[in-house]
Amino acid sequence: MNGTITTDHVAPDPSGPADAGESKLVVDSVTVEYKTRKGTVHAVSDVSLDVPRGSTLALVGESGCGKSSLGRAMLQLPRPTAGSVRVDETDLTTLSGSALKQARKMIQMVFQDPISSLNPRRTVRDIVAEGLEIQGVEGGRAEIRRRVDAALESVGLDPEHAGGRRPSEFSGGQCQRIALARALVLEPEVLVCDEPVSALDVSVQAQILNLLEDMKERYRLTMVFISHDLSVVHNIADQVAVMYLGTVCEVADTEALYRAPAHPYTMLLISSAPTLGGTLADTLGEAAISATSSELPSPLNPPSGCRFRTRCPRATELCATERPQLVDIAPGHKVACHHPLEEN
Ligand SMILES: Nc1ncnc2c1ncn2[C@@H]1O[C@H](COP(=O)(O)OP(=O)(O)OP(=O)(O)O)[C@@H](O)[C@H]1O
Repeated sequence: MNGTITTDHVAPDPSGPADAGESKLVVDSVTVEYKTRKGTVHAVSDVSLDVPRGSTLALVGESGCGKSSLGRAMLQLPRPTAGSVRVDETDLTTLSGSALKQARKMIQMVFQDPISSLNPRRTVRDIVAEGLEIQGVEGGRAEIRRRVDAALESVGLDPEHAGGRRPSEFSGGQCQRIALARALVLEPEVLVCDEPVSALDVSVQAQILNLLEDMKERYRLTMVFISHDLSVVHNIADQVAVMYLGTVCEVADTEALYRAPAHPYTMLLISSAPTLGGTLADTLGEAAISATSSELPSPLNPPSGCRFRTRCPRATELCATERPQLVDIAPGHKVACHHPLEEN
């Protein structure tokens, strides 16, 4: 297997260079709630994000903080409880039926567990073709076959060898390549990757991350990369949004976030992120902090004010009464904290 890219099926973005800087994906005041027998789960609460065309935004935070719920809400899977999601000028939250089906081509998702995300009874070609069949393609079956084979080649799979086989005959890394081909065959402009490497062996993770990078550059994809691991997103994200219990507590360009985190929770995450050369906290020296409690409050009943206050060593009364807003502290750097850390 190799990562050679041979496809020509995805049209280049006609609207200009990848670094044009205008918004491609805008998430505006999105809330996701689940009604359960125990009460309402506040999975995502009033989150706004802006992802420039051709860039990668990483969404990071502990398990259960709402990353997947937010990622799925971007695709209307399901539609968020409140708020809007726009790709260019198209507000996906106002669409339904065939209009939503058509618009879904623009935004695709790759899931964490590649093996269970693929239908075990279908062949690889059928799996990759499914989206095209739902959408309908001019040129019929021959064109679908051509595009499916090109997509498989683009992710480093030989269509003749792989096309007729079933997912169980492939490794986790190869299944993630199939899942990526299934997303790319629709020529999306935005790709949401939900923990795309965390179920894979460490040795395979780098290959899939490199492949994602190749695909992103080649097709000028705008990417949302969901991960619980700050050390994974370090090299691939342009911007990082840190989530805690359904809210975004800090968003910054990657370099600024790692060099000078302003939210105590971001500092806590960085302090505990394993990297190749020790911990990122080493580079931050004594500024690293520890949480006052390791217990994550329940999203059924999140704390008043700042949701991190029950674990925050800097919390005051103000934090219990007033929810901190996400405000600019430097160009491209926003934090939601009443007592942010000073730049060190
Ligand atoms: N369909 C659902 N019904 C009820 N609660 C849900 C549902 N999906 C997610 N949740 C809850 O919503 C909260 C956010 O979950 P979500 O999966 O979005 O977080 P996450 O940060 O992606 O976590 P993980 O990395 O573990 O998937 C969690 O408390 C979770 O248990």
